Amino acid sequence: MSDRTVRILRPDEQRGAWDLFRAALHVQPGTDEDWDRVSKAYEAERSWGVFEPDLVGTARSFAAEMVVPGGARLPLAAVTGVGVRAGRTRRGVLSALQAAQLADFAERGVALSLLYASEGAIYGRYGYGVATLAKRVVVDRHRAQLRLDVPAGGEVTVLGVDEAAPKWPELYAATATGRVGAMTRSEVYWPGYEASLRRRAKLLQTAVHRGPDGDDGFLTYYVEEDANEHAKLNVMAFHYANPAAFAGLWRFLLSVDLVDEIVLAMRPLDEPHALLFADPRMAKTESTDDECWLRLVDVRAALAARTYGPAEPVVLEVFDRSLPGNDGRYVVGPDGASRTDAEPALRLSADTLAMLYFGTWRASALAATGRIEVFDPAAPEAADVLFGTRESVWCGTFF
Ligand SMILES: CC(=O)SCCNC(=O)CCNC(=O)[C@H](O)C(C)(C)COP(=O)(O)OP(=O)(O)OC[C@H]1O[C@@H](n2cnc3c(N)ncnc32)[C@H](O)[C@@H]1OP(=O)(O)O
Repeated sequence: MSDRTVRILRPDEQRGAWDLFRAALHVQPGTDEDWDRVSKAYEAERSWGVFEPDLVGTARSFAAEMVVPGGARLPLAAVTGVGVRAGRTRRGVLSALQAAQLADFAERGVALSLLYASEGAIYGRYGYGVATLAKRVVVDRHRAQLRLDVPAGGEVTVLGVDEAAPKWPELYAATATGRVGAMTRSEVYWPGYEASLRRRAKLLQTAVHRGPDGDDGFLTYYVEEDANEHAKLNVMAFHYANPAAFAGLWRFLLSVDLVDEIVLAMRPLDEPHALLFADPRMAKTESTDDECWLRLVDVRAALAARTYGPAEPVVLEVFDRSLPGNDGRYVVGPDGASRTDAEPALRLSADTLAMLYFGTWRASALAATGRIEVFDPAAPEAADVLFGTRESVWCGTFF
């Protein structure tokens, strides 16, 4: 389209972009009070608009770091606020935004980008793949009994949102950033997070767990009743630095009065809720869904930064339609990863590489379903071991 312009939004255009995004999600325009908080997340030079000549589409990102297998932290762009005005969809507006945003990330030296997708069919074409999964867990509070050998845990103190919100950044940094897949949350993240929780809950509470070395876990929650007076306690955040804090916070959850059911959304697949209860069926996994969509913006840097399991090295041939600078061959082995000219054993696209990167999907499963082309029949099994991780990779930061 000839009269289309894709550019960074001016500060006075950002609120309109926010409203456009909300309208794309069928949500009414935000209040001035919400915008006061959310506007802090609109970082200069990271919010894009498509104009025809009025604003028809938008996307933004903010900077963070992400822990990759082995513990290194890579620069990450967290992509959010993607929306195209109704009536102007399916004309390439998102594709134009993606092209501009990805080129900008590459120029900034960002290694990874990450998003939560509203629908599963949108982002694969731009090199994003489902890289982490999460489960929804529901516990019947009246019937669930902790096993006698579950750790006792420490003291739990409950704070209201005004008192708790200023403490969240420190609590998060102390309890949540060690896990593979975790991302840092800078000061631009918190105001929007707070605004979204305040919007959702009438009474938002934060329970802080204190162990022998100080605060080592916290969760935020609210309780809502349905039309049948069935009360659900919804856990919005749940982070802990050790098993005693995990157990202590669960003891607290079970002790909250006037609650029928405890619901935890988006939890790590290997989090052992069922093992806490005398009857493990008390913790029901209601669903497993994609959590984060990852994109390796700089394939060489991303592959080189993580560690690998003990197996024969494998040569991958990567093709990347959106960032062709990533095209090429990479040898991946227990000693690291680098570019190579050697013959490839496996050939895969950028989105499939993103699915493989955290070990959430096995190379042999990706090959069996046609996502990886196999030249060496021994390579998928070797890649299973190389990319496998000890624990389920989980991000836990919704944006
Ligand atoms: C990270 C986040 O913020 S997630 C939130 C994303 N936003 C939303 O879901 C809000 C509602 N939806 C929208 O605003 C828009 O429909 C968007 C952003 C999803 C897509 O924008 P569009 O401008 O319509 O996308 P565009 O025209 O560039 O489409 C590019 C391709 O993706 C396909 N596509 C786009 N959206 C979808 C979809 N929802 N489902 C399936 N395919 C899709 C198009 O068909 C097209 O395919 P092609 O290249 O084979 O022709």
